[in-house]
Amino acid sequence: MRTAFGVETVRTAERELMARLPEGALMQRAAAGLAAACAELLGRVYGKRVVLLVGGGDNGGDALYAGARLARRGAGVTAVLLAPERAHEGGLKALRAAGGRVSAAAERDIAGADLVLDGIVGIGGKGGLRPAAAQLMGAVRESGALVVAVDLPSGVEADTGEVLGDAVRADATVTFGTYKPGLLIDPARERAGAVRLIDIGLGLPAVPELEALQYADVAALLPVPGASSDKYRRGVVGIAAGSARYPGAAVLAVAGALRSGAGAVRYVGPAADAVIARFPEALVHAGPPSRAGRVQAWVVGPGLGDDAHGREQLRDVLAADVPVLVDADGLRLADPEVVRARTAPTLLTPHAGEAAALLGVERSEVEAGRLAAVRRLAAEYRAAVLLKGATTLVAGPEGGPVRVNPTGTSWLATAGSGDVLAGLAGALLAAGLTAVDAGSVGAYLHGLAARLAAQGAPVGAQDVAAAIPAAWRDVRG
Ligand SMILES: NC(=O)C1=CN([C@@H]2O[C@H](COP(=O)(O)OP(=O)(O)OC[C@H]3O[C@@H](n4cnc5c(N)ncnc54)[C@H](O)[C@@H]3O)[C@@H](O)[C@H]2O)[C@H](O)CC1
Ligand SMILES: [K+]
Repeated sequence: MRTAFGVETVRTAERELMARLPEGALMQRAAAGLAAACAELLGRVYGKRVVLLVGGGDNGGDALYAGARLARRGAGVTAVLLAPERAHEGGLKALRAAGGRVSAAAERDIAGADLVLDGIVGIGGKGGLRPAAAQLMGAVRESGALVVAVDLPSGVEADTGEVLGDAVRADATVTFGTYKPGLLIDPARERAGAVRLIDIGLGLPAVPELEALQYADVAALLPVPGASSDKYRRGVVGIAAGSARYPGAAVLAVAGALRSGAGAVRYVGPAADAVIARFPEALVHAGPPSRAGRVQAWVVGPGLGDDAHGREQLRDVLAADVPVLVDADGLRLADPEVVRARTAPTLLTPHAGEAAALLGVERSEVEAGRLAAVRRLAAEYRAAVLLKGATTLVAGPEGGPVRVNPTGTSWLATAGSGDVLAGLAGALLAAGLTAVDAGSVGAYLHGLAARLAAQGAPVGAQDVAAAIPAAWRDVRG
């Protein structure tokens, strides 16, 4: 499990640690780890040309001290000072003493670099790159040098993962003490490249602000497929979805559930013929969800439409004393009071537009503050909330760490993929996972399935559903 903390928490932890250490010791720890990581990425250090992009704060200080260490190992190190009057004095002195120099011609020095170290800004950065740095990015890209970001790629928002202008695109990021949210949330995440964490002895709170599931966490949470012949042990999930206008959403939600190892899927709704035609093993029922037979979780909403029948199905499902996943039209039609009053777990799975409607704000406000939005929704609805997007977030009703899905891919934007995710996460709810685990494991498998199905080619929602077993095998090994 990768965990992350925001800038405020990191600064507090740094202050407490620095108070107990000799002046500058913490920066030396960071610089030592940074230099070692650069040496490893370079392979051979002797004779290599390293260019440091140095900003006006301690991020630049890290880069200068790491550059001094690389110079002592025989690299040719040149510092480009983006804020000459504020460059870290101790770092500059150390670099010169080690044989490094300050550049007089930035573009020329960058053009010949084997490695460019981005020490422009770290957690003190605000807004995108400023002109002095932005105009060097062309030379950096053309140089073909390995780009290593110090702590964070400069120009990204550390706490939200936004990129508000131009930002460094790094091959690797060496971050200190803890991951920051911007290293786990797109679009900033994809600017960071491969992230290495250097331990500098930072004391952090026990409960992280963010968590990103890794393979091992997902494998530990997945029910063992086929472990029991009893369908109820593997989880029977009910799907109340589809309408005369949108039968396809029901088929896709059933597909997501069946491919996720559900012991059985009960379908209720007007798309029974379409569902049976595709999945003869689905148990279809006419009549209300409450009379469809025993289920251990419900999925309600995909393609529900907003006629009286849909509203009736939603009301019936929300009254069930089992975990319920509410998606799509179900989110639009659900009465907040009814959701809040439920005692069994509820998992809402909005995209940004649906979340904005539920919060009564503009979609742009949700997009600009996704972490805050998903936390607010979870608190207001007393439900787990999965906020879909470039990086899907899952918040629990009682606060606590927000799960960040590391496997998201742009292919998930294809129509119908949300219906598949609803069925997939619903089957995990029925298998006994908590609402937050069902949402975050569901998002993980869904993203993995999309990657496996796509492999660079265009992919449809049905291909994603069909690739869920492959994703499952990939995780369980
Ligand atoms: N404190 C320590 O002992 C350690 C710190 N580490 C490194 O320090 C940085 C944080 O350093 P800080 O000086 O607080 O801020 P930055 O270097 O990130 O920013 C410096 C300065 O830059 C200006 N600025 C803000 N936004 C921009 C921008 N978009 N472009 C250019 N300049 C900008 C603003 O004035 C900032 O104050 C941390 O990331 C670590 O790299 C080590 O982690 C360990 C020890
Ligand atoms: K940086």
